[in-house]
Amino acid sequence: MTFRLGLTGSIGMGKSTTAAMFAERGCAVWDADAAVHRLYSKGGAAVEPIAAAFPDAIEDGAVSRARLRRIISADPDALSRIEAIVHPLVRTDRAQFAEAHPDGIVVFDIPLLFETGAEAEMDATACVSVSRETQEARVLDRGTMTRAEFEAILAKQMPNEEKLARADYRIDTSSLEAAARDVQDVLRKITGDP
Ligand SMILES: CC(C)(COP(=O)(O)OP(=O)(O)OC[C@H]1O[C@@H](n2cnc3c(N)ncnc32)[C@H](O)[C@@H]1O)[C@@H](O)C(=O)NCCC(=O)NCCS
Ligand SMILES: Nc1ncnc2c1ncn2[C@@H]1O[C@H](COP(=O)(O)OP(=O)(O)OP(=O)(O)O)[C@@H](O)[C@H]1O
Repeated sequence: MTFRLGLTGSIGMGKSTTAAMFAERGCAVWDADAAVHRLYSKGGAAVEPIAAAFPDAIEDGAVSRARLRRIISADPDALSRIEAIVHPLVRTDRAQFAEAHPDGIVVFDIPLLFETGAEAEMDATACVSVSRETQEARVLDRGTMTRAEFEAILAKQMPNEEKLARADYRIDTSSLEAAARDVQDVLRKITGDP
């Protein structure tokens, strides 16, 4: 038997950290952002189509995320055009992973789970959540994005309250202990263990 759990949450809310907790507890985990990294790397399936649409985005035969961020900041339509190229490739990658993992609880870490309709492929969904202040501090502390870039990504995402309302489970990521407790709770509910 397989159970597909879609894991989502807004930027910097703790998806990757929470996904690692599911992996530690024996779940197979597929990560949409990691799939995009593979697609953007040298020889990856997104390099050619991105190069055709945005020649400036290519550096050393790979898609440069720093360059893409700059392109997106300068051109309001760019992200939608990138998505139109990348999302079908990501879907294929996800389908291949699902086929290769026909048993157990499989977690799909997908930032745009509800926005892209990937939710329909899941047996249940979980959303990570923390306060807006903590979210912003965590993202800016990483030092990879400016506040403007953070705001632009945030504006593209479904508001967190809406995601939480749609999700079957909520995972509090205000601390590692709180998240671990919620992860355990979700697994108990899925397996039906007391
Ligand atoms: C915008 C890009 C260049 C930023 O790259 P960078 O390495 O700085 O950040 P990273 O990829 O880790 O993304 C950080 C977070 O931004 C959010 N995010 C990324 N892409 C999108 C998007 N298209 N819409 C809304 N939020 C997004 C997610 O929460 C993600 O976890 C990159 O995310 C990208 O190319 N996105 C387009 C592809 C896409 O839609 N990816 C989302 C997963 S399918
Ligand atoms: N439960 C938690 N307790 C304390 N800190 C956390 C927790 N979860 C995540 N963090 C911290 O918050 C930051 C963002 O976490 P993470 O990378 O897991 O988020 P994400 O949702 O995957 O981010 P993105 O959407 O940008 O890919 C990291 O610095 C991480 O250490």
